[in-house]
Amino acid sequence: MNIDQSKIPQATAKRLPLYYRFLKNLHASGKLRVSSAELSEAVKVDSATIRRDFSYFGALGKKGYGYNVNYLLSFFRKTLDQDELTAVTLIGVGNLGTAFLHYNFSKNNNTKIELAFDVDQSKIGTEVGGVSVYHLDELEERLPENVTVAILTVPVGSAQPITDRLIQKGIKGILNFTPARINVPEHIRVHHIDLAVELQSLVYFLKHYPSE
Ligand SMILES: NC(=O)c1ccc[n+]([C@@H]2O[C@H](COP(=O)([O-])OP(=O)(O)OC[C@H]3O[C@@H](n4cnc5c(N)ncnc54)[C@H](O)[C@@H]3O)[C@@H](O)[C@H]2O)c1
Repeated sequence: MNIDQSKIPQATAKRLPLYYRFLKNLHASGKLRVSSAELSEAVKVDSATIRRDFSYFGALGKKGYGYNVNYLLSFFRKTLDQDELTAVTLIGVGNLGTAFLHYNFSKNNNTKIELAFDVDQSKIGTEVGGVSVYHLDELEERLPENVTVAILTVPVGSAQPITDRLIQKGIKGILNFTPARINVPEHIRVHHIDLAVELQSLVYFLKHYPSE
């Protein structure tokens, strides 16, 4: 089935990796089908939302049968480009950056941090989690063309100038962990992850919706 991916709402698209990870585990354990209730329990998304999400890509669950795991998996693989490796760079090998380099996301899907940049001389020329660290001055020269995504874990003040340079070099997506609200042209995608806001929001929900 051919699906126009631009028709999939962004909120749905954001949940796809979550579904994908769970379905891969199901597949590995030999399960052929799954109900929206089972999925809901596992990924903590309500089953009505799951049914709506899945209907966008033509997966219509059958009553008493559920969803075909293989069909869903092949769809997710195509949609999330899991067969292609997405090369990532990380800027700022400090506390947070070092943790990401050690984690490197290859266990979950086909994204990999290929190289990292910093300005601290004690880190330049080292490898962290198997990833080489270069000086930021060498960004233009070192960043390969196939690297399309950057993770920003630098101090807040450096975020915008580094972003501008990354975009000049052809980066298309930025995962921004700094508190800076960076400005980018329309064709660049920024996902901003503010852990303090996430924590505050969790505390807010616990206070105001304690029974949910
Ligand atoms: N540590 C956390 O738990 C945490 C949580 C949420 C957000 N953040 C945000 O993430 C960012 C990084 O935090 P951290 O705790 O890892 O800080 P850190 O000080 O440990 O690391 C920052 C790293 O960036 C490098 N750096 C400084 N200027 C640079 C530049 N111009 N180019 C390249 N590298 C440069 C430093 O040498 C250092 O290695 C900060 O903006 C912080 O607000 C951190």
